[in-house]
This record gives sequence, structure tokens and C-alpha cells, in this order.
Amino acid sequence: MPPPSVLSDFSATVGESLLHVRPIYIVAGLCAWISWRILYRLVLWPRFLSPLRIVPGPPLGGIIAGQFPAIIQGEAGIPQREWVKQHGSAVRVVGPLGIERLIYTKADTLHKILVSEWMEHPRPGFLREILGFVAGYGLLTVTGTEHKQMRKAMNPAFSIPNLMAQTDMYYDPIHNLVRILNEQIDGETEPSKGKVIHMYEWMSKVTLDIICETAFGYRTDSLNNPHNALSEAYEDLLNLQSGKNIAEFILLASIPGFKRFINSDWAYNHRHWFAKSSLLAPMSIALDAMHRIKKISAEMLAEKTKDNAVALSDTEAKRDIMSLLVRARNADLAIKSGYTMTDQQMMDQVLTFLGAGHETTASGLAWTLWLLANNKGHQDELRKELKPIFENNPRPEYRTLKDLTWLDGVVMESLRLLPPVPMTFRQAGKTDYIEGVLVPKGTMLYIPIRVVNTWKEIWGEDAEEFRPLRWQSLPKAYTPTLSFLSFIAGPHACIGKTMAVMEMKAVLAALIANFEFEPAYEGQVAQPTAAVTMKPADHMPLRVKRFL
Ligand code: HEM
Repeated sequence: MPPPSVLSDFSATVGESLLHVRPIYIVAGLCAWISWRILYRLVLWPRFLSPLRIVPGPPLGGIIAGQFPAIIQGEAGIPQREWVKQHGSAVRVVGPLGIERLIYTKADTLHKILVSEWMEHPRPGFLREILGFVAGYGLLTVTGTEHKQMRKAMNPAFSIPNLMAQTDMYYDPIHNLVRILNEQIDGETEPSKGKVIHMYEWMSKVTLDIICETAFGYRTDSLNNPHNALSEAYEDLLNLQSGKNIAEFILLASIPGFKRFINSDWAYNHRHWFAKSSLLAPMSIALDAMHRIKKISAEMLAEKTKDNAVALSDTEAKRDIMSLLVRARNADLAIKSGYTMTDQQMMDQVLTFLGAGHETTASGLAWTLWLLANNKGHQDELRKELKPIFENNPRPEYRTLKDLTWLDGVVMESLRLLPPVPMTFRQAGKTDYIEGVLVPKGTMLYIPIRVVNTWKEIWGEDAEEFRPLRWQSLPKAYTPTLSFLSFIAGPHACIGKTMAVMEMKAVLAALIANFEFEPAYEGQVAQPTAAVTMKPADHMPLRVKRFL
């Protein structure tokens, strides 16, 4: 046995050399592992190993970007519609970084994903991050049991009797809008020729004023105030919507800890640093806009909580949605029932109503005006139906508006053809067979709202045409929940659907009764943005004339 001194000399030498060698091995090992992961993710999995290879679809595309360029350069939902036409009702598309997504259009499959097994197919993390940042971590982002409880607490506020009672609240903003458009036209040198007006901007203001009134009992009056703080903040935020910015956001959101970082005071206080990098500049604008929106939302909520603190038995209490939620929470707290929303959750709901209920309805209205401007015959028929009603009563109530044939057909047809939310995503929460193919846990499922809404197998050969009267005799293949997906289906279906449709009807009815709409110039084409919501990129200029 060698003496201990020799042993210690030996181990010291080995240790020393290991100390020198180990970092190289570690770095080399790390490099090899990263290279292997990259090779596996980008090449081996999508091209040779994935069980989804048997699902038909377009070519895989470039190794890094896949079909992503086609997706973001095309109109939202249109490349997917072409792929379904070419490859059938189940399509596999490889997106960026080798990530596969499946598109299913058959009612049975959509029922499984959205309705019967909705808990096993949650919204994917990246979508929850985007929605949570701009629309609060409320109903739009919670999943499973928490979602069930929150939705149960909120459903009564969206009941039909409550919405009926709210309809009259729409009319002050609507009448403001009609007056402003009249003034704008009268300000022209030749008022009879009308005026080209960016209608999306006005739809955004009127829907902001209506949602603030009906959801919070809060008067924003952005229609009369061009520099309204809330409306300017949303404008800044919504102008960031582009395929490129969303892709960058998804990339950043995949970094662990991103949610905490982006919602921290530090990120807001240092936002000017991000403005210096072209990649992070949109983040700086978004942080600034969200800070302003959160500040105003907190004020609205504080006013509500103060208002309703003593209102448990007050029959004259306000009927806006937030008042109902605050009163319901107070009642739950009083009887110590199981589930009550925390202050933070209430705050998130304020952001959710603003984020989910404002721009979607504005885009829906703008697209409806676009379709009518390009279909004069349908516009005339609608006006014929509306004129006598408005001559009788300038504030028609819920029941009157609900049952009008042309008004209903035009709104539903517009939401079908140009849905403000053209697609959404789910993720396979477990490995399971869908349409006979083993779909690995984690696979992205593209919910093809615009594709299904215009699928010829359901809607017939004229599926892509604007024909409002089709809602009077729906095709045989139509199923109420899964043929028209604009508000999707199942437990995550839009809670504001009835409210949105009623609001669109009230605004549109008043506009069509008072004005005529035409394209702003010859050859004008629609310019939908390809992002989370589909708004007109050009803010929809239309020629607006008084209807006398
Ligand atoms: C034309 C207008 C609207 C359209 C097209 C629309 C569409 C949608 C869609 C497609 C979803 C499902 C998103 C997903 O699961 O990924 C959704 C969810 C939701 N919408 Fe709407 N929406 C509209 C108006 C509104 C309004 C006015 C409100 C409320 C004031 C609202 C509140 C919500 C909420 C809270 C959710 C989440 C529901 C849940 O997960 O339980 N929406 N909406």
C-alpha cells in the first residue's frame, strides 16, 4: 500500500486535473445534449417519429419555422381553411420549432375536445399567458375546478333577465354616436356626398362606453372625449396586435418565470430599457398601456366595492355586472358559503370584461358594416325592417330587437363569416386516441372557428357568401353548438355571447336606421389582422351618408 502522502499527492493531482477537465466535459456534454434536443425536436420527431405523421396535411415547411410563415402572412384562419379543403377534416400542421398542431372540423371530435372532455383539453399555457396579461388572470385563464366555481359565481350576472334590464343602458352611448356622425357629415362642404369615416375607431369607442356602463356602471364617455385615458390605453395595446408581435410574445412567455416578471413593478419601472431593443419595444408599450388600464380598473372596482358595501337588501341597487358580482360576494361572505372570489380575482374580472368584451364586439360591428357596405340590397332590406321601429321608439327594448328577421340574420351571418375571434387553441392533457390516431399529451389543438363557420360540408356551396336569410332555414348538417363556433362551445364558451349579440343589434340598428354605408373607394378590400382577435388593420374607412 503506498504511503498516505503519496496517495494524497495522487488524488490532489487527479482532482486538480479533473478540475481542469470537468468544465470542458460539462460544456461539451451540455452542447451535445442541446444539439441532440434540437435535432430531435426539429428533425427526428416531426419527420420520423411522431405518431401524428399519418394525419394528412401540408408539407412540413422549413426546419425551424415549419408552416409558420404561411400562417402569419395569410389572413387569420384562411391558410387553415385551404388545408382543410385540400386534406380533409383532420389536418396536421407543423409550426415553428417543430411544434405540431392538429386541426379538427368534425362535430363529434370538437364535442369531445370542447364539451365532453373539456377538462382534459385545457387552454395551452402560452394562450393563458397572453390572455392573462391583457385581460386579467380571470375566467379566461383559469382551468378545471377553479374555472367551474368561478363560472358558477358569474353566470347569474349574465342571465337573460339581467341583460334585458340592461338594454336601455346602451342607448346613451348609441345616441351620442349617431349625433357625432351627423355632425361630422354636416361639417363637410357637400354633406349630401357623406364623409369617409374610420368606422372601427367609432365602434371601439361606442363599445367601450357601453361595456363600462353595463359591466361597471361607470361613465367613460370616450365618444365625446378624444383623449379618454382608457380608450387611448386600449388603442395603444390593440395597435400592437400583429402575427409577429404575438409570435415574439409566445417566445418570451416560454421563458420560465416570465409571468411573474411581466407582472412585476420592476418590469414596469424599467420598461424604457426594453424600448431600446426592437424585439422588446412592443413589450414596453404593452407594459405602459396595461399599467394605465389596471389603474382605471382598480378605481372602478374600488367605487363598486364602496357602493355595494351596504347594499345587500337594496332592491334599487345597480344592475351592472360588477355590482351584481360584488353583492353576490358580500352575500357569500355573510353566509360563509364555500366559494368566494378574492379581491385580486374581482380585479381580474374587471380586466377580463374590458379585454374580452370591448374589442371583440367593436370588430364584429366593423365587419358587419363592411359586409353591408358591399351588399347594398341587404342593407336596404335591413333598413326597411328597422325604420318603422325607430320611428316609433328610439330606444327599442330587448324583445323588439331580438326577434327581427333581417337584423338577426345580418348579425349572425357577419359573426359567421368574419368572426372577431377567428381561432383559439386547446392542448391534449393526456395521451389519447382522437379519430383513431394516438395523440401524444401536450399536442396543440387548433380550434378552427373561421374554418368550421364556412365549411361547405355544413353550410353548402355558398358557405363563403354573405346571405343573412340562410338563418331562416338552416342547412340539415347544422348543429346548434358545433356548426357556428364564433363563441365556441362547452363550459368555456363565451359568457358574454347574448350580451354581445344584443349590443351589436342595438348599435347596428341605430346606425342603419340613420345612415347609409358604402366602400370608401373603388377596389377597397378587407384587411383583417392575423392575431388573437381579427380587427380591421386599416380601421375600416367607409363612406357614411345621412339616410333621409
Ligand atoms: C362579438 C363579441 C364576442 C366574441 C366573438 C367573443 C368570443 C369568445 C370566444 C371565442 C371565447 C372562447 C375563447 C377560448 O376559449 O379560447 C370567449 C370567451 C369569453 N368571453 Fe367572449 N366574445 C365576445 C364578447 C364578449 C363579451 C361582451 C364578454 C363580457 C362582457 C365576453 C366575455 C368572455 C369571457 C369571460 C370568456 C371566457 C369564458 C370561459 O372560459 O368560461 N365576451 N369569447
